[in-house]
Amino acid sequence: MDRALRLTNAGRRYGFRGPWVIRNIDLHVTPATLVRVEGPNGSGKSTLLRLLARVDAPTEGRVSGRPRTAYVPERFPAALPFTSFDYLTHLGTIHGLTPPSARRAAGDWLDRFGASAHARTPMSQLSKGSSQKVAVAQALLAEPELLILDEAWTGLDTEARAELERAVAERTAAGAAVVFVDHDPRRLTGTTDAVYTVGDGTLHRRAAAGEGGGGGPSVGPEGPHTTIEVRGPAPLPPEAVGRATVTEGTADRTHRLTVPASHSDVVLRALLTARPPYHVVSVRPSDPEGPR
Ligand SMILES: Nc1ncnc2c1ncn2[C@@H]1O[C@H](COP(=O)(O)OP(=O)(O)OP(=O)(O)O)[C@@H](O)[C@H]1O
Repeated sequence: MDRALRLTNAGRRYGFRGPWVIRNIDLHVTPATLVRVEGPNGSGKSTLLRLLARVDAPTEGRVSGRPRTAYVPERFPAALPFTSFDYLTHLGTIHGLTPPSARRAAGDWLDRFGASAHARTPMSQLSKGSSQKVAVAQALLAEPELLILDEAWTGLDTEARAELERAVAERTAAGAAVVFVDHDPRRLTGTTDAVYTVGDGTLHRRAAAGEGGGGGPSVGPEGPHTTIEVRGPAPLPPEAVGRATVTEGTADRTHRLTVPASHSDVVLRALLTARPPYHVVSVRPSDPEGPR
């Protein structure tokens, strides 16, 4: 069974003979890619994402492929009769986790997003920001093969926004596809593999900043970067090199990698779990004026 999702000549309109919102959409969402969808207000971005998440069906055309999918909708239904922890645990078991694994994943994700203090708070009493953390956690806890994020960063605090960027990098590193809409044009810039614009009812592909062919995740020069210096043998693990915008070998088996900040955790993990593991000499924000 093909696990990559594909839209073939898909179209959606609402109501009986309503105007077509999107039409003639052909899109193949391949594993291990990060895809941005952009377009003016009301152009049909959320409509497209709902088709990709399979929470809505096209009026014409086809959706094929059955990746394990998780979706953060633009508006999360927060007034659910659960506490945050019980809701996440419940969803974890629906996604196939055993009850102990679901409880562990629920606790871990609340912790990662700085929402542990609200674990026992009824969902209906959460602030908008905390409720958004639960919305994001519910999508991440089952390690989906396809993650659909509709303005998922909106309402999150600075730390949680950065954590979500890290979680996205982890998913693509693990081979998942991530499709996102975000009003901030700098979101995940430099690590996006493809950008599609919804306009005039259809989808146009434009070159992503990091696109250069060659397979694997592509990275570009924009956005905050981190410089990681490690000591160990050459060649460096492909997982680390593939995410770097610059790699330099220096004397004494020391290597310097410049990577998008949102990918630094993934690169560090690849280096630390290599056999033998690399010794990390330093990790610091890159000089924005320096070479990339
Ligand atoms: N369930 C629905 N029933 C009727 N019309 C809908 C429905 N959902 C969306 N629409 C209409 O479809 C069009 C596209 O809406 P959609 O939310 O997909 O656009 P969008 O690009 O995500 O917008 P925004 O940037 O404002 O979130 C709009 O005209 C909207 O009113």
